[in-house]
Amino acid sequence: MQEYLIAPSILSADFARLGQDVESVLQAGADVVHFDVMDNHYVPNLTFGPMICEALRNYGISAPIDVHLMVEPVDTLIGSFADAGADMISFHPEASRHVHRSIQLIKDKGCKPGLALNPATPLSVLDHVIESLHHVLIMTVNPGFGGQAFIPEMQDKIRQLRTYIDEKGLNTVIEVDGGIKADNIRHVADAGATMFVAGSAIFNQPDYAKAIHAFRQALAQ
Ligand SMILES: O=C(CO)[C@@H](O)[C@H](O)COP(=O)(O)O
Repeated sequence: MQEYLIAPSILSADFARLGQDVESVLQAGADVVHFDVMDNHYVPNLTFGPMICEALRNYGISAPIDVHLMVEPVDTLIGSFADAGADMISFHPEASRHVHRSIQLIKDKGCKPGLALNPATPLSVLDHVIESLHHVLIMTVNPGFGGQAFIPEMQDKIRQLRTYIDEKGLNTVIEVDGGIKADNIRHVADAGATMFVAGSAIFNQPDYAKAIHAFRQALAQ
């Protein structure tokens, strides 16, 4: 049976009580903590850095932490996030001068590398590097903010990526991020994604367990 991972984006969490909020969402059934790093340069918003990642680890969060770097440059932050407790690290190819080198840096630090593709970034950026990647993060909104609507054209992009990965005989994880809700997650899974980032659809709900259960129910159909 297909394993699906639910990764709440802490961009929509309560920053004033972040440790407790992350603990609650994991107790509610989430698999992975999605950690959105924004620098007000690569994207027009500013969030948090490796100190907050380390603070979550020190608080006792043991679930995998999936760091999504929306920063430029990339390489200077890879080591800090790996040391702070990241398990997965993705970055945008436009933000690295040497994509293969950045991937290698992530691997050298013992983390799982991913490339994050904006809606307008073609899948061809994966040529020559896909074999080195653990995951591809398909942005289904433009990066920078939570609470945006899923861009419908991304459905076909995910489908094309599934074909590309399968034809190469790889098991690269397809992660999707942006506008994921209980009423579209099944379609996105049908297109080929297996890891789902969701911020507002989980953290903006009064009952996290109910929100995650709705995702799992939709995925089980
Ligand atoms: O990386 C981003 C935005 O840049 C995402 O992780 C969003 O935070 C997802 O939020 P929702 O669309 O699920 O509210």
